[in-house]
Amino acid sequence: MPPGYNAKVGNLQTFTLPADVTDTPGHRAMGRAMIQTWRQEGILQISTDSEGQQLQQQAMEASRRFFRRPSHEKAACVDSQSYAGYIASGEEITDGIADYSEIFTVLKDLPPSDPRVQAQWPCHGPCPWPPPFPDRETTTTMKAPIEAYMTWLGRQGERLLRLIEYGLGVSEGSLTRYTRDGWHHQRVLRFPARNATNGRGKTGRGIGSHTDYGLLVIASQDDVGGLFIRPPRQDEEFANWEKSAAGLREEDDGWVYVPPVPDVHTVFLGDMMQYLTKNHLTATPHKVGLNTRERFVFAYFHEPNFAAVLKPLDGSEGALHYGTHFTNMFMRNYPDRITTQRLVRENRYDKLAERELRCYS
Ligand SMILES: O=C(O)CCC(=O)C(=O)O
Ligand SMILES: [Fe+2]
Repeated sequence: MPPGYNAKVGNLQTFTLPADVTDTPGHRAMGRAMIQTWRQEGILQISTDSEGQQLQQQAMEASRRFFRRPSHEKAACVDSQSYAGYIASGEEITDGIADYSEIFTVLKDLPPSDPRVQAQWPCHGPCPWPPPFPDRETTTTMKAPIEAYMTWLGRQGERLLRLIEYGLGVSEGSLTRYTRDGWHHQRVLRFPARNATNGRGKTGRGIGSHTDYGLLVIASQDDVGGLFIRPPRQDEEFANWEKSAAGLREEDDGWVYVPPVPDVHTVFLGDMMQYLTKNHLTATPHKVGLNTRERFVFAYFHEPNFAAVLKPLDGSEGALHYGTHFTNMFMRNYPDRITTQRLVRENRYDKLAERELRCYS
């Protein structure tokens, strides 16, 4: 556990996802067990199959190579239309305080010819991948191994959603109808060792407490450790799409440390799952501490379609536009980025209200 933190060490339940999720008593029971685990613990693990292990390893190699590149080369990986690309340590803001995470965000890589880019949809544009790595050992680009790994993660995401549908007892497709051409994305992260920061944030803090925005967070970490999560509690209510949950209970007791375990991915829930289930499943607050060694992580977000308008699964009143929530969160986290400046300058935010950007499926 990172020094200076006081937390219970989690002992997470591990599930092995079936390749094909079907309407069988076994898969329904697995779905129910997963729901119960999230409601009690806020997090669970899925075992990584051999294909996933290989893809994760290749992606990790690409990540380490990228972060070793000179600062100016990394800093050039930005785009004025998409929030994809590089974020230096000390650049991201959570609840008004700088985070020490160094990040490459991967968002849908859309060419300028894509109709949504042409129509200036907020957050839509190309992913500013770094140039191919100069040395040639096993991996020559960052894009290929990261995208291959994300495709595998996307398959796990769809399996999980189908199991959750069974576990909740809602009809098939209640969740997966939202993820057609989902706005899935990934953060490739590096955390410096706690004694190797630039002094712009809080000592020992990697990322402040927050919830993530979509349906599922599927993450993998190296052997260093730094992640803490907050299990659901009756007496703590939040709804990040209404009022920011960033900074929530950051200094309070009650956090659980997520120890690194080889060959698993951790899975917890995002804001949209909380909205759809009306708090039956809640987004899991989490935060990251800096350890004595640098740490490498992948956080993959399995999301609704950008244009999706979500409605509570029980048929009750209400509707929430995912693309608006996503845009709000990125504008808040990166107020000074060129992407935010252009979005504001070109009034792209107003487009979120337009009919073509809203899909009522
Ligand atoms: O470092 C981790 O394990 C999680 C990172 C995280 O919370 C994020 O990227 O949103
Ligand atoms: Fe997160």
